[in-house]
Amino acid sequence: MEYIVQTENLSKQFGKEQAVSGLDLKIRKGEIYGFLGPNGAGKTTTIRMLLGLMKPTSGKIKIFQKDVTKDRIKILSKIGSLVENPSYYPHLTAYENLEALRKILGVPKSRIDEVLEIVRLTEAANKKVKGFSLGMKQRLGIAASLLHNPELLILDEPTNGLDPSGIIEIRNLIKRLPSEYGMTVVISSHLLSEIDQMATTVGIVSKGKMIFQDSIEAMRMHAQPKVIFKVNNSEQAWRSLVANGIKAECKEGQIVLDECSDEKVAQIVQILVQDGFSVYRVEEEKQSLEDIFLQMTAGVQAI
Ligand SMILES: Nc1ncnc2c1ncn2[C@@H]1O[C@H](COP(=O)(O)OP(=O)(O)OP(=O)(O)O)[C@@H](O)[C@H]1O
Repeated sequence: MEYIVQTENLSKQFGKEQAVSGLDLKIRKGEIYGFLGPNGAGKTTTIRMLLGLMKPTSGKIKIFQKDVTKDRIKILSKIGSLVENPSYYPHLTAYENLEALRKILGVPKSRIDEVLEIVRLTEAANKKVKGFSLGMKQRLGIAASLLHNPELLILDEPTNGLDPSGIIEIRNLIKRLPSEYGMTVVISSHLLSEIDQMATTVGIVSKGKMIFQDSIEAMRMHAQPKVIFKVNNSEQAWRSLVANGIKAECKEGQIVLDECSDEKVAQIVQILVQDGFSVYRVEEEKQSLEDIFLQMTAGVQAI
């Protein structure tokens, strides 16, 4: 399998603190890789190491199948990135800001119109950046990172601070990049809900360690459905089940079981009816992806 980004045992220590610990990132071409983890998990530190902005304490990084310590300049010339809030000249227009950067990069002038079109800022091209919304500023930042037509785009929390419509704008933009421009995108976030509709693969880090790395579908498979029993007199009904050796919880007037086969459901209903309770409903409740993410990062155990 060819990986665009591959790290081996990547680690970073700050004094006594292990910010990144033995990370094996595997990112394939054309993917939208959601790099997820709570605040302080080590995402920014990892991204900084990928971009050569920080030296790893140990471990290897290969990007485009090449060792970053050997081909640094060549590798970086094919990466676009947005780390932290981009800075602009507020009194200049979007076009003028991009023009200033274009001159440094030495790319053709036509590229400015192309990137403005990609991020849907063509109509705002001649407006001063100081009047831009946060979402527009983020899109301009992405436009700037696309100027040199990179093969790999790395975005560190690009939706941070955006309102829901700003998040949707960024999501729609990122979703188009692999299919329309053949790019591979790495996007970090501390909220799964922000990226679950665009990432094809997720890597979840917690306390510097990778605890899950696979497709979103594979992550959904970890969802354990709960079975909920709605009965009369739930507290007493729950005691009756516990007395019969059934492990269950009584929450908000309902009896909740984490794992429950059909046979067990039948057994529980039988016990409840025998003991004189009325069973109104038996429902299955699927865990949301966000619940799974929170569960994974709370436990900090690899699965
Ligand atoms: N330059 C530094 N010096 C010392 N400690 C640092 C430095 N940079 C990061 N850390 C520490 O390393 C840990 C990981 O931080 P990092 O910023 O990589 O996490 P993160 O997942 O990106 O979180 P956030 O979403 O809050 O940025 C944190 O405990 C942080 O305090």
